[in-house]
Formats: sequence, C-alpha cells, structure tokens
Amino acid sequence: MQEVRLAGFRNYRSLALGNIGGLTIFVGPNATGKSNVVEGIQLLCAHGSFRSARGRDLIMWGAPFARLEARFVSDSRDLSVATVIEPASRSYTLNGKRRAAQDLQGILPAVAFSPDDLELAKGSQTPKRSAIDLLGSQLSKNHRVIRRDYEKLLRNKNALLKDEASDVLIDSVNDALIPVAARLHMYRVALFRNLCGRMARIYGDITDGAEELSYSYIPSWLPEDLAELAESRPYDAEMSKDEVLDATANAMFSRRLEERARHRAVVGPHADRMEFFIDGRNARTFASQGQQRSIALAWKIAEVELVKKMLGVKPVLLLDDVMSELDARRRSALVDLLHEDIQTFVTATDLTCFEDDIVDRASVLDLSKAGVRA
Ligand SMILES: Nc1ncnc2c1ncn2[C@@H]1O[C@H](COP(=O)(O)OP(=O)(O)OP(=O)(O)O)[C@@H](O)[C@H]1O
Repeated sequence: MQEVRLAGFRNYRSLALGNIGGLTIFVGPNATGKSNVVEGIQLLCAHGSFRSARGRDLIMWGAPFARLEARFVSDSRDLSVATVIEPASRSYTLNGKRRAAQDLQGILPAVAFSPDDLELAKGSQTPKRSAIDLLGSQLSKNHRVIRRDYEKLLRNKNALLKDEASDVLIDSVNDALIPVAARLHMYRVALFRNLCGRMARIYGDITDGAEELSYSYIPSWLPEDLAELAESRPYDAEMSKDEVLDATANAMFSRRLEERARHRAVVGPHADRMEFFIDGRNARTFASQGQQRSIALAWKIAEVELVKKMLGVKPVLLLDDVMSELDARRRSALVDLLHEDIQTFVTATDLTCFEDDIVDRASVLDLSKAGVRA
C-alpha cells in the first residue's frame, strides 16, 4: 500500500498518507484518532472492521458521506481501491470502476489485532464468530456471499418469529435457511480447523512447548449432552454436507417451540460456539489472562499465515494499541512478524513499548500534530 486517503471519515475531515513504507507507527494521546485510521485502512482492505460499526457511525459527524481510498501495487500493476460510505449503503470502485464488494475480496487482505481481540479466548462467542467470518470473507468470495445470504434470511426469520407469524411462513423461510446454514457451517468449520491447526503450533512456540492448545467447534444443533461434553473437552467431528443438512433441519424442527417462545432463531451458525483448551482444560474458565492473550496472539499470527498460504499475498497487518498490552515475550512473537516484510501499521500512545531497532526503521506519525489533520 503506497497511499491512503480518508475524507469525512470518523474524526478526519481529510487525511492523506503518502509514500507509506513497511512499518508505520501512529502515535498520539488518547482520542486523537489512531484507532480511526487503522479502522479506515481495514475497511479499505477487508471491507469489514474490527469495530463492526454502522455506516452512520463511520461518517464524520455532520458530513454526508465518507470516502476512503488506497493506492497499491499488485502483480506489478498500479491499483486504486475506493470505498464510499453513506448512512445506509456502501459502494466500491477498483481503478475508478464500480465493483461489488466480493469482487475486491482478497486483493488487499488485512489482519487486524486490537485490544478487543485479547478477549477472543474468553466468554463471549460473538467476537469469535465475527473474526472467523471476516477472515473467511477475505479468503473466499463464497464464504462472504453465503454469510451475507445467511444473515439476510436470519433477519427475515427473526422478524417473523417476533411477529408471531404462521407456521407456514416460518417453515418456508426455514426451507431457504437450512441449506445456507449448512453451507456456512461447512465453510466455518473447515476454516476454523485450518486456523486452529496453525494456532496449536504457534501456541506451542510461544510457550516453548510447555502447553498444548486444542479446540471444540460446537454446532448449535448438537444435542445438549454432546454440547456439554464438547465444552469440557476438545471436540472435532467430521461430518458430510448431507449430515450437517439433516442435523440442522432436525434441530430446527425439534426446537421450533423454543424459537417461538424466545421470538428468535436458536439453531444455525449464528449460535455455534468455539472453545479453546489448554492441556485439555477449557481456556475460558481455566486459563490465566496471560494464557488467554497467548491464544489471541496465536490466532492472529495464524491468520497471517493462512492469508499468505491461501491467497499467495502478504496481508497488511494492523496492530491497534496491542503492543502495550503484551508482555515482552508475547510482544517479541509479534515483532517477529514485523521482520517478515509484512506492511504493518501500529498505533500506540507513545514509543516506549517499541525496541530501538523497530523505531529506527519505522515512519512515526504523530496524529496530534497540526497539519496531519485538516
Ligand atoms: N463519526 C465520527 N465523527 C467525528 N468524530 C468521531 C466519529 N467517530 C468517532 N469520533 C471521535 O474520534 C476520536 C478519536 O477516536 P480513536 O478511537 O481513533 O482514538 P485513539 O487515538 O485510538 O484513542 P485511544 O488512545 O484512547 O484508543 C474520539 O474522540 C471519537 O469521539
């Protein structure tokens, strides 16, 4: 990425970054807009962001729309991508020509790591599902399209359940939902398995082989006794697409009264869970904060590896405010990536958490300085 421009985005009326090198460190006191720049770059690359904000939150207060643009070289070609964000819609261009978001997928992939990711091994499941789908959407157009279709159908179903619609209407939306749910499940599980295989090795490296990382992917349709078991020890069952289809359809049927009573869908990939285990014990309940952070770090390093392997390009790495959150050992695992010739943007309130050699080869941009923000 050689150039980035943000206009009417978050707290930036206009920000232009040119001659971008391998490593850029954005510094500035709290609330200067460091995370905002990183979010803008991630939206340009991944067409999604670690903050999952609505359009109207991304547009500068009072501005009609936001425009993000990046110039970069891919396969020796000069390319420019732009995203225009309006309150209720987004549009994308490649070299000035209008494109669908999925057509730009994977051209300029990004891996972002923010303090929220440090919670990836903890309780809430939503960030894990979002992280795996955001990664999948960058790696495969199909994953993106299926996820979008699934979310649309799920919104329809939830609206019907809320309105206490007739069984006929709910059955018809279920008929459309089941195959899409099964496909999204298959994509997710394959990706999660691939990611976790790498994470296990990376986690072993971070802990000098002293601890073993394993995982469970717990589908929402798993019977309660098996789901409980999968929460207490690693679970990774291989199932064919037809088996997943049947399991989804059966669970939707057997839990239809529960869905009616709760006025929302309880079966489907939006309710699947992912758990990690250290030496066979559930990390959510037993891991120390440091161990949970190592899992998050292993997840992110594994994402970088996967993007490189599957897309054949190095992702842009966005490290928002995480350096100061990691101890020296974990920071050094992350810094190893900075030596891998991966274009990286890092934010920090000051430079104290960086080794001298890192600062020496970085472009340091103080976002609080006049002239940086117009
Ligand atoms: N749509 C918007 N329009 C204008 N300003 C916004 C908008 N959204 C967020 N902001 C402002 O942007 C400011 C900077 O936010 P940002 O999260 O980038 O700060 P930061 O430099 O990363 O801070 P910290 O070091 O505390 O994480 C915040 O004060 C916020 O109120």
